[in-house]
Amino acid sequence: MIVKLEEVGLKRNGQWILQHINWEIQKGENWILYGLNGAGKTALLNMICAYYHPTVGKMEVLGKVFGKSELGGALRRRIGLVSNRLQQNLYESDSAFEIVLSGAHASIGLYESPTTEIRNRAIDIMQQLGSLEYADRPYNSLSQGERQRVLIGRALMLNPELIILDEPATGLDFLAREQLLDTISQIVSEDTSIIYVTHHVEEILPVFSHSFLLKKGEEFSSGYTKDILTSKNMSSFFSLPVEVIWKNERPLLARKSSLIEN
Ligand SMILES: Nc1ncnc2c1ncn2[C@@H]1O[C@H](COP(=O)(O)OP(=O)(O)OP(=O)(O)O)[C@@H](O)[C@H]1O
Repeated sequence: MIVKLEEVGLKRNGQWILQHINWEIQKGENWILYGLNGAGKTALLNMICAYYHPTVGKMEVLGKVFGKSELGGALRRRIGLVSNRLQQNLYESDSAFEIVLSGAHASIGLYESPTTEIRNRAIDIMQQLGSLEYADRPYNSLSQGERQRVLIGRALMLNPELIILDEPATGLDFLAREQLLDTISQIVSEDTSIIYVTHHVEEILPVFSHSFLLKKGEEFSSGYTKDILTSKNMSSFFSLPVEVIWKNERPLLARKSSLIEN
């Protein structure tokens, strides 16, 4: 079991941010975490990465039971987190290659000289992600799509059992988004589970067989993406009539025309 949450709730500053969360992720499953702004996605990710502890409920991540085992750093070394929030902590003048390398230490920046083995691993990863051509460029000179590839490369350095992609396509144009999604489908493997966080259904690739819908801090529905991403369920989720159109195994969301007439 990669993630197991049972009736988990999180209270911050006297307010319930998350409540009644039940979620199980099995090894090799790839999940979408979908929710609107303020739904609690970041709070949920922070709990999975052991930055926050649940106020109520039972929680287990990568076999570690919260409250029983020593968590934090050791657990986070097994999770590859790709988040725009992370960018704020990077030395942006470092080269793309150095940033990928720094993933081997699960730290920001490089304090020890990396072994040849680690350097070779970084090169292999960058090649796989198509980012080798800009390996020597400073991170802050890269486009948003290139930066995301570098952050994914960094997250892959420690062979994570769980990869969390927190809104990786934010700020990307259509072409850059699709290129990034192609890259993401390349990193899918049976040995790893991915959680892809988004507020855009258009980003949901067929490899994301499961989806968890979060609404106002509570689980709205979860299960197979095909069962969750239906016009009926999504209309109920938005409290607005919408149509989910499946095209080439990918969903698109459209407002029902009747709404415009109203
Ligand atoms: N430390 C805190 N104290 C009080 N409220 C908080 C705290 N952290 C988050 N919240 C509130 O909890 C709710 C969920 O926030 P969260 O950032 O997890 O949402 P999100 O789904 O990630 O949103 P977005 O898509 O906009 O990033 C928000 O209303 C937020 O203001």
